[in-house]
Amino acid sequence: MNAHDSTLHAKDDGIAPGAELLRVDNVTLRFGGVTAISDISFDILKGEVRAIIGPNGAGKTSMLNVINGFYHPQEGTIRFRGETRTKMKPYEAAASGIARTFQNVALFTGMSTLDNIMSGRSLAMKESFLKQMFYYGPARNEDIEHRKKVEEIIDFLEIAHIRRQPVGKLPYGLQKRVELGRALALEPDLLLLDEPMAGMNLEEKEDMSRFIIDVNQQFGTTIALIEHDMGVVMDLADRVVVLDYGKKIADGPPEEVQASQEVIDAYLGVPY
Ligand SMILES: Nc1ncnc2c1ncn2[C@@H]1O[C@H](COP(=O)(O)OP(=O)(O)OP(=O)(O)O)[C@@H](O)[C@H]1O
Repeated sequence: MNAHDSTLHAKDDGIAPGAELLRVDNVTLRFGGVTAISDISFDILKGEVRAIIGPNGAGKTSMLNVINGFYHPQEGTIRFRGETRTKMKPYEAAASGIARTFQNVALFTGMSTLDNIMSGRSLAMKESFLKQMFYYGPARNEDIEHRKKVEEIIDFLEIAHIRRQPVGKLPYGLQKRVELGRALALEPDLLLLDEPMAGMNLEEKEDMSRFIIDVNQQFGTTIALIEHDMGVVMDLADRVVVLDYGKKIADGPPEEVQASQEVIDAYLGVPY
């Protein structure tokens, strides 16, 4: 499928490419005595690929969890599409166009590829997901419309051959791709990817990189991703924010960040 055939795209929310889509302002998040995130501010611009990097325990996943409403910071605010919020539930974040994937695959392992991706559309549906699954009453017509979108995602991700297979039996790389499909089913404006290439071999990484670039360029979806592979970060990211012990230590284009002595000392070890 090429870009012109696709009906999948981020919502037209009136925000111009390159303008602020999301802003994190002075966010601090504590778990008891542990400060996971300490007074962090950064923005994500419409249409960009923004990487979040840093050593283990730096606060990267916690940051995604704050952005999608899973954690509520003790201090600071999140502004999304110009609206400031201190508290938002994950389903509200999803309904407003923020989708995410997880560090460890979080799919319904007994369900097929098709049903897993369909489940990602449940927020876009008026009728409940369970009714959709069993074709109950008025859900039937709505189901057909949503099925079309899901079929487009399946074509786009080149997973038609595994559409009926239970995802628990699929190789890890394909499970990660199905998980991406489920997030795309929301037609998000902002897609949060937590280590989308973790545990993948080189070929699987190359495939995933290509899909991420295509989602960004064809659908206009803004992407924030956590990634440890610096080669991937250099290839994909427009800008990189670097965390260390919950603090932001660098923020800028990949070339600039990788040359920063503080980043080399804290994370990269040797100049990349
Ligand atoms: N639910 C929680 N309860 C208590 N402490 C937590 C919780 N979640 C995270 N932490 C702590 O917050 C800090 C940041 O963790 P986080 O998982 O955000 O780091 P990370 O950069 O994503 O690490 P990794 O690369 O290993 O995934 C760590 O010290 C971690 O132990």
